[in-house]
Amino acid sequence: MNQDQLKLAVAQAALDYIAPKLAANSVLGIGTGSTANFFIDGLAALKSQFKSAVASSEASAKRLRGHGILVQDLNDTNGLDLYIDGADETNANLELIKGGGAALTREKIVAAAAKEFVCIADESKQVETLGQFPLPVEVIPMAREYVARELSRLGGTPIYREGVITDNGGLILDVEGLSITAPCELERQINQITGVITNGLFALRPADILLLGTASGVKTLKASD
Ligand SMILES: O=C[C@H](O)[C@H](O)[C@H](O)COP(=O)(O)O
Repeated sequence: MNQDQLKLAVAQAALDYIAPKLAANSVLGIGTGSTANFFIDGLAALKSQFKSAVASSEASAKRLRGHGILVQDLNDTNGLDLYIDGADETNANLELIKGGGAALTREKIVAAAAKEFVCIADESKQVETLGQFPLPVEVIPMAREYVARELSRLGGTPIYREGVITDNGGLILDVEGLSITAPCELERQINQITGVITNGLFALRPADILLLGTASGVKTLKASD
C-alpha cells in the first residue's frame, strides 16, 4: 500500500469508529491536511447522522461545505463531541507534532474543546522521540525575529516558512534539530515566549486514540499501548 492508500484506510477506520457515537445533536471537530481530507470526503455519507462540524481551517471548512455539511463557529457551540485529525508525528504516548499545514493554532483550540480526540495517521508518522519533523511555531509577525532568537536559545534552528500566512494572520517558524524528550515541558516553555501564538506540540492535550495505518492493517492505539 502506498501512503495515500494508508491515509484512506485510516480515514475509513475513523468513520467506522465514530459512526456508532453519532447523534442528531453531535458537533464534530474536523482537522486539516491530506489525511483529514480523506476523512471529510467519507464523512459526507454520514451527514444526516450528526448536526454540524467545526473546522480547524478555512480550507477544511470549504471542503465540508462542499459536501453539504453544516459548518459552525466554535463560539456557537457548547463544545465538541469528537475531534478527528491527522498529525505530522506521534510517539507512544500519543503526544503529537502538528502544523505541517500551518493550522496548528485552530487545531489546538478545537482539540481543547473536544471530549475525545481521534488521531488518524499512517505509520510513517510514528517515532520514538518527537522532533524529527521540524516543530512549527506560529508567531505574531512583528515578533518573528525575536521569537526565532529565543527558540535558538532552546537548542533548535528556526526556519521562517516564507510566503505562508496562517488563517489567524500569523507566521510560521519551523524549528529543526530538536530532540523532544520532555514534550509537555517544551510545549509550555515555547508558549511562554512573548509573541508566540502557539506551538505544534500536542502533549498537554494529546490524542485519546490513534488509528494508525500500517501495511498489515489499521491498528487502534491508546497512550503507552
Ligand atoms: O497543520 C496541519 C495539520 O497539523 C495536519 O494535521 C498535519 O500536518 C498532517 O497532515 P497530513 O495528513 O497531510 O500529513
